[in-house]
Amino acid sequence: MGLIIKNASVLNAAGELELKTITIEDNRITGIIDAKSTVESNAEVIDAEGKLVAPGFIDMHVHLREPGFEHKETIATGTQSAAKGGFTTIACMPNTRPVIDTADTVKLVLDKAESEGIVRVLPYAAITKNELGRELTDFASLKEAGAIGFTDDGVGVQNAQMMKDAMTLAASMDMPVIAHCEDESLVVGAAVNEGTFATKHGLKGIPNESEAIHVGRDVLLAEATGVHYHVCHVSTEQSIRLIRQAKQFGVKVTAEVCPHHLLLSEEDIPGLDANWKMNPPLRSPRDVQACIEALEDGTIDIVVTDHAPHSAEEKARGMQLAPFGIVGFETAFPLLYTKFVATGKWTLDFLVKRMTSDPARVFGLEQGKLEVGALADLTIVDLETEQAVNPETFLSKGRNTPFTDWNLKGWPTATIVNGQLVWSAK
Ligand SMILES: NC(=O)N[C@@H](CC(=O)O)C(=O)O
Ligand SMILES: [Zn+2]
Ligand SMILES: [Zn+2]
Repeated sequence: MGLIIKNASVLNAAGELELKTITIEDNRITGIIDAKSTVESNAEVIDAEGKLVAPGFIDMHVHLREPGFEHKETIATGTQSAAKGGFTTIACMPNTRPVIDTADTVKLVLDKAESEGIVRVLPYAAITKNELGRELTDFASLKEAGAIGFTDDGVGVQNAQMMKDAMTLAASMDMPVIAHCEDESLVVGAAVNEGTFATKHGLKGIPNESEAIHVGRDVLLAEATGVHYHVCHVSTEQSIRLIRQAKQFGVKVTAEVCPHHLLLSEEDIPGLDANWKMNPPLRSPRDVQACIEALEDGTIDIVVTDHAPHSAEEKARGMQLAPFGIVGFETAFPLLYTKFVATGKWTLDFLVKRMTSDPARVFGLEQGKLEVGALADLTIVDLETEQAVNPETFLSKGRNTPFTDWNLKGWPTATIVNGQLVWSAK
């Protein structure tokens, strides 16, 4: 049968848009030809007139909540939400219940993703059993089962020797260690950034050092062990300084940043509304600027959402008691497109690369390319139509976003995974 995408605006090697016809057979791109040439075929045709066709977006940091927290999200709803956001490959975190810390749980997630998911799901496995920081998991069997890396996301690995052992073992099997950087002794009882908002509301704050101390420790351990070390959700200028220096010294360190840490600071938080509560917290405007510059100069490699759905009831517990986290799939591209590309700060090519070929490069994935022979994972995006963020329309079970009512452009309209249309706006 096959699939043909007509009138596709495609980014070329020079980062400019060109009008093409894309042909797909089975799960591969078979042709990217001049839009004027005619193709004889009985294939299904999608007309992408006026729209961007990009490699499917890749999100290397997401929470699907299954198994164990199905009231927040499931693999079915999470992958639907991802598809609606234009994501075709997502890497899910192991802080589920049970934690993804055994081969059986890795397989369970992969099986569910296969039967109920609509985009590709790559599972991470935990560094320590139950993410308790006490005992390493069985890295070999987790890799064998299909885990793509090790992380205790949700918490930091507090013990340096434990982290060093994890890195030594991961390096020996050519696997990355992905770190949620947080020193627990510095954040007891804290819910928001240590700064203006915390002071105003009499809340205990999360200091920048709680993140950067782990980054500093871990780049030294990465240097000593030779592991590929990837820093989760970077939010502070101090962490960035340490990553930048480590990269200069040839340490195999990579890093990610979330849209909210590029777009919001603690000064934007309207009040004690837990839809503005996430970990790491919204920092100072100075940190936001440092994150933007670090992504621009390559110190930070990729954009991830850290899609972290929670129920309305959980989020209603208030700033101090509600769980940390906001949803991200369905707003990520429109937010960054509207605020950085449409304003002329970044090129479209720059943003697309940070969400496609760069995550693929960092994690050694075959995805992230739009070329003949590549996997047919594609995202079609309307760059013109403005629409307000309405959480009621999310396919995610989570409605916890600080971006409600933001007027944005750059909305995905169709998502193709493995040559199949898995989601479309109509
Ligand atoms: N980012 C968050 O605020 N929350 C994440 C955990 C995490 O990413 O550390 C979650 O699982 O809810
Ligand atoms: Zn985290
Ligand atoms: Zn996370």
